[in-house]
Amino acid sequence: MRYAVIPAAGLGRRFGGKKQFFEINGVPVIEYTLRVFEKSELVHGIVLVLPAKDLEFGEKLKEKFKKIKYVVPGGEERQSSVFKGLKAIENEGVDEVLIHDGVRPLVSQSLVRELVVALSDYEVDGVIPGLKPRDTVKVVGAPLERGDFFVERTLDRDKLVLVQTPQVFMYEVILKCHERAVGEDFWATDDSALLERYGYSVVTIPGEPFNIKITTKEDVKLAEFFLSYSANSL
Ligand SMILES: Nc1ccn([C@@H]2O[C@H](COP(=O)(O)OP(=O)(O)OP(=O)(O)O)[C@@H](O)[C@H]2O)c(=O)n1
Ligand SMILES: C[C@](O)(CO)[C@H](O)COP(=O)(O)O
Repeated sequence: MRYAVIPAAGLGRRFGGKKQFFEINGVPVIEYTLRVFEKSELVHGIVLVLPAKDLEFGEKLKEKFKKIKYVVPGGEERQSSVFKGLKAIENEGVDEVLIHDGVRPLVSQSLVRELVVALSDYEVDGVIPGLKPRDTVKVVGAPLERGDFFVERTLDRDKLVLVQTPQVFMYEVILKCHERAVGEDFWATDDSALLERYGYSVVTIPGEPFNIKITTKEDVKLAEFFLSYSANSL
């Protein structure tokens, strides 16, 4: 059995508000995201993680998205929200879990499928989507007064990947990694970093350029444009 855990409990500080509820063409961002997992025959249940104050909204979403089995309150950090989502399905007999940012509404059915297939083909513990950087990437030093930086060095971009979600994992492995990370007070910006830390295998496959994370207000314009060409807007 395969579940999707959708962390959507952030406060959207860089956006200026809870962007998961921001409406694009009259539909909240989180609904575009949920549509993809609701429609996917590869997903058997969904755990939606929301800010504690918005659980009622989550309960209403259950009427529209029948695969939502749990709506749980998030934590302070993305990582703690995901952990709470994972814990909610501890007794569901889940084998694999897709973890996907609620604010990436442009994820495609084909990416979900490719991740799931790769997890089984490679027989690894996790598979994540990533894009090769197209630009040159620099390491910078201390910030200057105006927010600019001195450049320190250039990275070998052939060894770099810009990582997206969904990330798919063997459920028992990712749950164990989250438990260990909490115990060690180790915090990461994505879930696969926990597998790397504890020596589990992770493979990256090509992500999708349109699969953007809505982080700031500028991203809404991009999302509007991409959604007008996407199956998610149907
Ligand atoms: N405590 C948190 C923080 C983030 N997220 C979720 O993780 C995803 C990616 O996080 P991000 O883009 O950083 O969202 P915010 O935390 O809301 O934004 P910011 O960092 O600007 O406050 C989002 O779907 C967000 O809702 C979460 O579930 N719980
Ligand atoms: C998980 C993630 O989307 C992968 O790129 C990203 O790390 C989330 O980062 P954020 O700082 O929570 O926006």
